[in-house]
Formats: sequence, C-alpha cells, structure tokens
Amino acid sequence: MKNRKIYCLNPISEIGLKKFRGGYSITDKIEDAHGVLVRSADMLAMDFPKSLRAIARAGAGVNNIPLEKCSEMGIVVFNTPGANANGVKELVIAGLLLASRNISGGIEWVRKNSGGENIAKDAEKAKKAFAGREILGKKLGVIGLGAIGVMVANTAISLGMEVYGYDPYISVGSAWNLKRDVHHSENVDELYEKCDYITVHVPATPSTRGMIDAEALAKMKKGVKILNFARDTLVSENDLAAALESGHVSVYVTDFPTAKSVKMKNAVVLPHLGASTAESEDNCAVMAACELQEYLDNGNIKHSVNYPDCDAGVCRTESRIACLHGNLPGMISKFTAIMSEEDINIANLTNKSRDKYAYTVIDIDTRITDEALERIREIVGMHRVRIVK
Ligand SMILES: NC(=O)C1=CN([C@@H]2O[C@H](COP(=O)(O)OP(=O)(O)OC[C@H]3O[C@@H](n4cnc5c(N)ncnc54)[C@H](O)[C@@H]3O)[C@@H](O)[C@H]2O)C=CC1
Ligand SMILES: O=C(O)C(=O)COP(=O)(O)O
Repeated sequence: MKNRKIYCLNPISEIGLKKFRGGYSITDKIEDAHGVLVRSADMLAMDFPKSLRAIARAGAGVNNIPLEKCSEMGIVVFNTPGANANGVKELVIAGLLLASRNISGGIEWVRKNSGGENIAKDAEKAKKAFAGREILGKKLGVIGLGAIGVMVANTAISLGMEVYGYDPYISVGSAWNLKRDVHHSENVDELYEKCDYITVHVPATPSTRGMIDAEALAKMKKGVKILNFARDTLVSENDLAAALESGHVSVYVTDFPTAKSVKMKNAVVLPHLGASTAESEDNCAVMAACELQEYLDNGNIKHSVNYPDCDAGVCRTESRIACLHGNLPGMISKFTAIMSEEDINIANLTNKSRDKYAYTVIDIDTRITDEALERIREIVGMHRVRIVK
C-alpha cells in the first residue's frame, strides 16, 4: 500500500483534504512530503526535500512559488484556474461601489459618533460629506480578461456600465464567455484615455511588474478610480501615491496592504480578501487535491503552470515510468535506447512539451531494473524519473 504524504503550508479547506483517498496522509513535516498544498505562503526562499514531487496552489497566482527552481528539480506546480474567480469578482464589484460612494468614510463617521444622543439628526447633517456618484453609465476598463476579468466585465455590463476590455493574450474560452457588449480595446492606451474606472486582473510576472506607473497614469482621465485586486507589484506605488496626492487619481481600491498603500491618500485597502469565501476556499482545495492525487497516482498533469499538461489515462500495463526533462533534441531516443538494450517493450509512450520543459510517460510490459532506471536518471537534461506504477 502506498503511503503518500501531503503537507499544507496554509490552512486548506477540509472538503479538499477529504478528497484524498486511502494511502494518503497529511503530514506536519515538509521534510518527508510528496505533495504540498499552499495558498499565499511565500515559498520563494524555501528549500525543498527530495521527496517533493508536486506543489498545488489552491488559488490562481503563483508568484509566491519559485517556478524555475521547481522545474529544474522536477517538481510539478499546479494552480486552480477559475476556482476562486467568482469570489474575487464579487469583491471587485464591492470595490467599484466603495470607489464610487464614500461608504467607508460614512461607516467611520457613524462609528466615531455612535455615543451621540442626536445621532439620527447629526447624520442627516453630516451625510453631505459622503455623497458619491453612481456607476450606471460610467466607463470601466478591465485589463486582463481571464477567469476573473471576464466575470467582472460581464457583471459590470449587467450593472449598466460601459465596459472596455484589454487582453492581447486572451484565451479562446474567455473570448467565448465575454459578453458581446464589451468593447475590445486593441491597445491599453485607448482604455486609459476613455475609462472612469480601471481594474487590473493580470498575473504578477516580470513583464507586468509596475505596469501602472507614471507613464500609464498620465494617460488616464483626471479623477480616474483604480482597482487592484490582482497583486501589489503591478502598481508603481510611488507614482500612484503622487497621483492620489495631486487628485489625478481620485480613489485607489486595493486588496493588498503594503507599507506604502496603507498610507496613501484616498486609498481603500482590504486585507487580501478576494478569495476568502467559503465557496472559493472549498473550490480551490477540491481542485488542488484532485490535481495532486491524479499526478501522484497516475502521473497525469492537469493545470500545471511549469510543465505541460499530459493525460496518459490509467496504466494498464506492468509498469509506468514518468520522466520530467528538458525539451531537448534526442531525449526520447536516449531513454528508449536504454529500454531497448534492457529488452523492455514499450506499450505506450506519451510525450508533451511546454517551452523549455517536456514530460514523457512510458507504459512498459516488464519491470525496469534499478540499473536501467539509474542510467535514465543520468541522462543530461533529465530532471526527475519516477516509477508511477
Ligand atoms: N485578490 C485575490 O484574492 C485574488 C487575486 N488573484 C490575482 O488575479 C490574477 C488573475 O487571476 P485569474 O483571472 O484567475 O487568472 P487568469 O490566468 O485566468 O487570467 C489572467 C489574464 O491576464 C491576461 N494577461 C496576462 N498579461 C497581460 C497583460 N500584460 N495585459 C493584459 N492582459 C494580460 C492573460 O491573457 C489572462 O487572460 C492572478 O494571477 C492573481 O494574481 C487571483 C485570485 C484571487
Ligand atoms: O488565488 C490567488 O491568486 C489569490 O490571491 C488568493 O490568495 P489566498 O488563497 O486567498 O491566499
């Protein structure tokens, strides 16, 4: 009976943990873990044990995981696309309203004046300080039309906003899901120039870092309201603070408290609550647990962010060997040659590649010897060889 150990770096919903079948246990020691479940814990400087085969991020953003290091160590990293998108979308809609009506200022006023005997009368006098605008008919720019951006754009259309969407890498699935009324901005400048509200829903990568900087802000309308429920690093905080001070940006609503954002004028800062709903936590945990299990049990990869997806089904032969390796010329012939020398018949072979990395699953009719396995492991460019069955 296999004994696979899963380590949780963050609290993970019980519903997800219950998905693990017999042969799995939750360990409190990462040193002997085969799989890790994580949410936002920072793994960038962590050492990984040799036993670790896969990391599943119960959520979307993987900027807390060292992807290149994982790839080189033959650790497959998964995320859970779309599983928390509705949770984030709902908070973004709340963010639109927080940016339009001075709800937080009003709540603060009531709290401060809660001891007053004449609170009802005083409120009627005080309320003019908190008057706002309606979102109906206003222009919203959505940058990044993935799982979250599409939902935000479609909901904003339903609320009567005029929506501009920008995503040069939009997937076919997202394009199908987007309401026809969403204007397609072919360049982001059009969106900056036209929109009253701008919301960003792109991943944090080196290329999106600081995308909302002084140059971008200068192209936006005076009084624009910016929403950032994606990541703090997308915004150049010094540039944004200056734009808020001058009034060029009237409100900044963000899900990311930083030493700078919490001190910005007219910033509404939430403590990273986008995916913190029971529904999103359950969805992410279930998807992440299933991905880990399918990889550890059958070697199949679905929703990986560093290796190619690969479905070789269930192994019906004597044994299955899975190899994570560089996407290099001659790799397959190198390990099939070793198998042929060992007189091993290959019943099925599936090979997939993704950028620098590739994955090969080989179903064989006899058990492989330790010597042959060692020779395959020693091939230059091989990152991990695993006997799945
Ligand atoms: N506040 C929170 O709790 C949460 C925050 N997030 C953040 O939101 C991000 C987006 O999440 P999802 O929509 O689920 O991801 P997704 O992968 O479905 O969508 C991202 C979209 O951004 C697009 N994109 C990438 N670079 C772009 C660029 N330079 N300009 C325009 N579009 C670009 C991609 O083509 C893709 O369509 C995550 O990477 C994460 O950082 C995600 C979930 C929860
Ligand atoms: O899924 C994401 O990218 C998120 O930001 C959600 O993070 P969390 O799981 O709530 O720590």
